Amino acid sequence: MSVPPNGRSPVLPVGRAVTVDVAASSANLGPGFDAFGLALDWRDEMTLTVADESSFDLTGVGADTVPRNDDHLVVRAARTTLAALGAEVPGLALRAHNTIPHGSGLGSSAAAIVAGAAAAWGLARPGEDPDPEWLLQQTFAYEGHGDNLAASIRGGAVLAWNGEGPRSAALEVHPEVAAVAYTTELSVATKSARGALPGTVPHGDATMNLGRAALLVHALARRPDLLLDATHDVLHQPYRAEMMPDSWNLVQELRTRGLAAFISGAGPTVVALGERDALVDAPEAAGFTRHALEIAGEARVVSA
Ligand SMILES: Nc1ncnc2c1ncn2[C@@H]1O[C@H](COP(=O)(O)OP(=O)(O)O)[C@@H](O)[C@H]1O
Ligand SMILES: N[C@@H](CCOP(=O)(O)O)C(=O)O
Repeated sequence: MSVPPNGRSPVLPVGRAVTVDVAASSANLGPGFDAFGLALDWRDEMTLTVADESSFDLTGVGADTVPRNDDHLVVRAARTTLAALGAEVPGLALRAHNTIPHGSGLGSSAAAIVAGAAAAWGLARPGEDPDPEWLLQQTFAYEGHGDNLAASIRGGAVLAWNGEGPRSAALEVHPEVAAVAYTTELSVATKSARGALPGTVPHGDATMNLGRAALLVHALARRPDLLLDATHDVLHQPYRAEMMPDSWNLVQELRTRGLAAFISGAGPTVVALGERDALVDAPEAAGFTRHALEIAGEARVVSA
């Protein structure tokens, strides 16, 4: 994980600011548990300014619930990343407008962590493009979900894996592929959804998911018509179904109609992928709000 030093003074000037916007992400995409991630064009935007004292100006999702102190996820990630880059600040003023729902399976925590780390990079290395693999390694300590983190960092579709550390690679996505997300008021903490998973799985189930995950790489890039088969999963969604029965029923209903639907991340949002024209027929669902979404690009960092 080598990026520092850049030879400049470690103390950043008060008033230096960056604006970042970071996309939501859908992890797993059916069979690729903890491996596949897809950035969806639903963004949180924030400005981080070097200041004499810390302050918080928060609007949108979570404004009344997230901490307004150094425990705030964006600020924590920013501070750790600044330290890793050898930069020092007296305080940080955060202005954020959040739209990504929390605890919905759309990677809000990963987006917040990536936003903090990317903003820190922008403050410490103005004008330099962030190194995506360094950012992944830096943010992985906060949330061990490389699938969400890499998608928010790189944009598009990604594969994440662990070697000697967290790694990721960008995947090709067919230009006609888009998504529909069905959100619900229910909130499920990722930690509890992970607790619902068994310690071991049958060999046949593992074999099934392996084949479908491999097919998914091809279906995403070249054959969107194969996405329904390619998003079939038996390794995690059935075990989590009890925690989100309405979402699981919706997945079945959409799949019966031929739509490549799955639980997004740890749920309870449901996402269906497909060719843009085919998704126009994705039905409304009682108890859910339907959102047509494009695949998003990388985390953007702009000096303010
Ligand atoms: N923009 C944000 N700013 C501060 N904290 C955030 C932000 N987004 C998410 N979080 C924190 O992450 C939590 C949700 O994380 P998690 O349960 O992993 O669900 P998700 O699937 O949305 O990532 C929120 O309750 C909040 O504490
Ligand atoms: N692979 C993880 C992804 C969690 O995603 P989130 O958006 O629900 O935080 C899992 O399925 O647990």
